[in-house]
Amino acid sequence: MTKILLDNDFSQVTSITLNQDSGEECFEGLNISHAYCQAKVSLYGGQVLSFKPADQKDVLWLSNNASYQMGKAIRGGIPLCWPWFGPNDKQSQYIAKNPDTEFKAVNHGFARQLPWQLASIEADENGVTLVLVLTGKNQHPLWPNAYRLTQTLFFGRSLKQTLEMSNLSQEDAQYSVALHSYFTVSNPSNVSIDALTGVRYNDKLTGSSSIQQESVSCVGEIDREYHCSDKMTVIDNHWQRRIDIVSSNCQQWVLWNPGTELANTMADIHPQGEQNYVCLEAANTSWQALPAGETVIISQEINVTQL
Ligand SMILES: O=P(O)(O)OC[C@H]1O[C@H](O)[C@H](O)[C@@H](O)[C@@H]1O
Repeated sequence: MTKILLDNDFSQVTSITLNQDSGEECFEGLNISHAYCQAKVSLYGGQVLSFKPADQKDVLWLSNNASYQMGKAIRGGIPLCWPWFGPNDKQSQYIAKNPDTEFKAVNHGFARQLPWQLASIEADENGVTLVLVLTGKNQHPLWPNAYRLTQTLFFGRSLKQTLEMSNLSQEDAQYSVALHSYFTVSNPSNVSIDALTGVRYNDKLTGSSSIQQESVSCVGEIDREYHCSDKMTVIDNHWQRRIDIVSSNCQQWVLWNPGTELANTMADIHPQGEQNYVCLEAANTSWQALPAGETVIISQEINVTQL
């Protein structure tokens, strides 16, 4: 069922059901249409699923086999990894102190697996701005603090994404985070990301740390945290387009693709789907302070141009 939420001279925003025919739980989404772009957002996860500037292919990859189920993350778009990135390394310590508790720290935290609220929609000649909010407390034994996340999404010629993380509790907290963008590419073998050359990285597959000597290859399985916050440019030499990504208040870029062997074991990646994206994630991969009563903001802006 669709419902028009905004219809003015510049834009139309409709509420849609994301996975009507799947037989799974139905999730509410938003369809955004503006002279400069088309976009789609899932309220579950507060997740951008699609951003297609006028006359461009979609900037974001979304799996045809993505799962739309509570307790699972949607594969593709820009999942928000929060309040931790990756597996939570505080879990074993917690269990050692509390041997009777049974829980699992889901990979990449809980924000991508909860329904967000739409707080506002505005549109003008430059684009559409959505504000999405997620609040909670005692959400997880490893992150009991009361919190509010405010995500502001601007869809225009570019996509601007801002995440405000507020600790509403009396206790200091720590967070890690990633804006886990799946960028659509013609094939990882056609991609170059020269800004990573010369940057120190941790290779999560080997556990080693090194400096990127030559131009990085995105072919095959790759999972690295690059320690830099410079502007990134993903060049697709076949599609002749560049994706520029500028982040703020993020100390790393994470580069990930599972490669074919691993992707074939992942039910929510359609066959050969891993051949059509690279993830380049604006992130803070190690614990950062989020003091009681304070708000920390990170952001990224994504721009696409034809070469
Ligand atoms: O499967 P997910 O939980 O969505 O994680 C997908 C990937 O996300 C990041 O890029 C991590 O660096 C990878 O280690 C992880 O495999």
